[in-house]
Amino acid sequence: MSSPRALYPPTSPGFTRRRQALIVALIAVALSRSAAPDASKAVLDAISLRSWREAKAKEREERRRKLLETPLNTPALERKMVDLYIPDPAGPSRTLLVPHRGRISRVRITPTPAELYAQHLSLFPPLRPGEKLGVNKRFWSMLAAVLRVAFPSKTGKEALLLALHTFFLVVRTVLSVMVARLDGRIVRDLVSANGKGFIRGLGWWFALALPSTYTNAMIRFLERKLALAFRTNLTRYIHDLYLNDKLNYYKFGLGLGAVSAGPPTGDGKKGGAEASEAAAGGADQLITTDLARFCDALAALYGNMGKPFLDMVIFTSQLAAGLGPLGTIGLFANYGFTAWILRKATPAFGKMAAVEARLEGEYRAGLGRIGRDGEEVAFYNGGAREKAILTEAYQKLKHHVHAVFKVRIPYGMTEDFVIKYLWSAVGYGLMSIPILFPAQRDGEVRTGGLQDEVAHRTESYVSNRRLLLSLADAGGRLMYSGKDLAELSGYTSRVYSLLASLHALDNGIYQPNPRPETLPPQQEFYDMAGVAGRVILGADHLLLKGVPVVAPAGGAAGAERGGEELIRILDLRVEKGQHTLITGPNGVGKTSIARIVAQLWPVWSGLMERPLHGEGGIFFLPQRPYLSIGSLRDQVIYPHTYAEMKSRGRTDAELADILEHVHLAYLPAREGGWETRKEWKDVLSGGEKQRMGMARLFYHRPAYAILDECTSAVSSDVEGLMYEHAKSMGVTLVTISHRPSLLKYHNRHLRLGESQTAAPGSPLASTSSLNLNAMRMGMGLGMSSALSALDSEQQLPQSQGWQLTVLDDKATKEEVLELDGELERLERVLGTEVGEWERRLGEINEELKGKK
Ligand SMILES: Nc1ncnc2c1ncn2[C@@H]1O[C@H](COP(=O)(O)OP(=O)(O)OP(=O)(O)O)[C@@H](O)[C@H]1O
Repeated sequence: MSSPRALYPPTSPGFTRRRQALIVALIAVALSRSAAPDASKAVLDAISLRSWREAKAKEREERRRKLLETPLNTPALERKMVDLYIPDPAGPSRTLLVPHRGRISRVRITPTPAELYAQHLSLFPPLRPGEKLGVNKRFWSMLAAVLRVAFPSKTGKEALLLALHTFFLVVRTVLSVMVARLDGRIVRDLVSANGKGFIRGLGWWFALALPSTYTNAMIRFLERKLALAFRTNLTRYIHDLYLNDKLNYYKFGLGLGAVSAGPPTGDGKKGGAEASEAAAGGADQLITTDLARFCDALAALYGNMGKPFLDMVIFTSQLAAGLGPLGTIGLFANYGFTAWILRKATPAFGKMAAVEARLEGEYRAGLGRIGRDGEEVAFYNGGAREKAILTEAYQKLKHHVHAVFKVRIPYGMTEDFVIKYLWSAVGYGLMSIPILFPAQRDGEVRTGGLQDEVAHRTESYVSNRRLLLSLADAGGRLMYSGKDLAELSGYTSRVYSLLASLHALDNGIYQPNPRPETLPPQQEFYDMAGVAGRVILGADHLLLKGVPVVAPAGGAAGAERGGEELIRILDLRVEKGQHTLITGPNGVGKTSIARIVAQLWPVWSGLMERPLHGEGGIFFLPQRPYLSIGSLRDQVIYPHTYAEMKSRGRTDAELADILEHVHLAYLPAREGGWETRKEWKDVLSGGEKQRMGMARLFYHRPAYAILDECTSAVSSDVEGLMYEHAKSMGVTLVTISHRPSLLKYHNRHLRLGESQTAAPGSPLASTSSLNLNAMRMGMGLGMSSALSALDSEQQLPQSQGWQLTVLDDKATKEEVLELDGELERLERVLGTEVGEWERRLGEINEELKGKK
């Protein structure tokens, strides 16, 4: 046992003088630090104290004003924020401009190299369906994989933080032992009425308090810093993988990245979450809350496990010297017994944490939806309905959390009983051994009287008691960390599933699914693992050759079922100047073609060739206009930044000219200039938003543009002007629309839903539409008579559900236009009145039958 005398260094006069000198030096340093440089300057400049105070007050006021300024209402910041980031001309790095406390901080971001993702791919095999998760072998391998990202280098910043953290943990344990020993000395001096020793002991007590409190504060600080460092590393890694040019964010949203199909096999009992549980939920919840929780739990776990473990080792070794071999054996028997009981009593905390995270995500998604679509909900007066949906999500979460609390009652009781009471009882028993059986002690020979003996027993008792209490505390924390570990396993499985999904999406890896038995033999099974089409980017035309239009099905159930075929095979080639209008009934697959061309959906078979994105290439304008966060200028140039715009030599004057062409020239003046930042989706009207989309098209000057119903809310005259302007710029239009009036800006017409093979009961299978479609085909083939079209119905080639017509002369176009309008009217009439006529016919037949 280390001698407690070591705590009492000799107090010679020289030592006291040195100490005084040290204190004076410390005070001098503190005073010099507290005096601001401005103060000394003020004194030096011989300015009066009053004016110095006034200057200080002004400075404080200025600082306060700056702190109150937020990035959105400070003109100076708005001007600076025109550049969201500045690309590095020499490499892929960017310098982000981040508003922080009234200033702009520059943060250099280097993208995660593609080689690193390639190296990590094998670390993240996807979760298998129904895979059991908990504190098991799989958990350790998942944690190791995630740690490769969170803790990328053994010599990096995280390693330094960890080393410092470990250092302070050791210091705390050493200080705890010193405090326990000092405690015994103080009580001993008190019992033996040694006033001087008692006062000295108190002095040391305070001397130890200072480093102890500093150590505790540093441990907490370093733990949080470590958690933040983990989170930063993981967040950057995930951002780079989630938002890359493979469109993983879109595919993940579709549910394609979720854990593969397969019925859940879990019994819901102890043993951990299931793979499906770990994979459920939106990316926002996974990347924000779940990731933060994982990092906090991971950083805390090191302290929560490492420190008590160290404590237990050191305290046990300290105690073992005082308790003798029998006591030490008893101590270890106690540990073993405790671990066994708590193992039996621990519920599936990992699964509970994963389920809670999923339910939190669902609740959060509900709130997000209302925030996003508030106007639509308000128009429908759907508040009550949304409230019911939200309340249900919250109730589910509440019930789960409540159930977790309930499960924790017996566990908490067992834990408390074992750690607080059982351990204390064992401690008393062990402490009594050296006192009741002095022969077991370490051979120390006591030469003093009875009082000295009592004093020493008291010292030994108090020291050992404190060590045992600390030991119980360490044991308790170690046991708690067992629960923390279980919870960490839940968070780990969620973060891992996100990373594994993103890696799989990034590399197009999907687990093959068996063909469903219920699928008719003639029907294709579209499994994501069976995507085999070829894609060539960079062509100067647009080509779809033998490509099926299939909507991929997301989620585990969707993967099992396979994608939904919308068009069996599509052949379409668009060369420069071949403006193509795509029409067809709702839901037939018009937008789906655009999705395939934009590579949002896979090319299951066949060949797709298209130009690259951007200037001189291809540009997509989606059905729903999207307005980004940023300035008015950012809306026109999206997704470019101002820096990119300038680097291409584009100017605000050019943007003003573009706005002129979409009839939005008034916007900069109305909104207060190009730099104005607003929530644009709420500021602009439906038509204005769509015109802004066309402005983007004019800004990006592509060779091909796929326009998906992007002018449906724009008046026909302005729409026409915009189409003409696009064509005059040399843009080849591929327009998806229901408006026959747009035909005049195109020279080819692709009609979808011209199918005789539509499944019974599908929206394409009404008799009236079959005949009308045949009439349309007739027109497309240049036949002027609808009747001859009806006659030719039988001779049509085996339809794939589409028909491409070349409208090469003006007369044909006008004829088609006219007949199209008429057919639309007929369709309307047939749609609304045929049912009524059929009903009346039935009635007449019934009446006639009755009369016969
Ligand atoms: N992510 C998806 N997963 C599965 N099915 C989808 C998905 N997106 C769309 N679909 C389905 O694919 C079909 C075609 O959709 P698409 O958006 O291409 O229709 P559309 O012809 O453009 O219709 P509209 O004229 O109404 O815009 C629809 O039945 C739709 O429900």
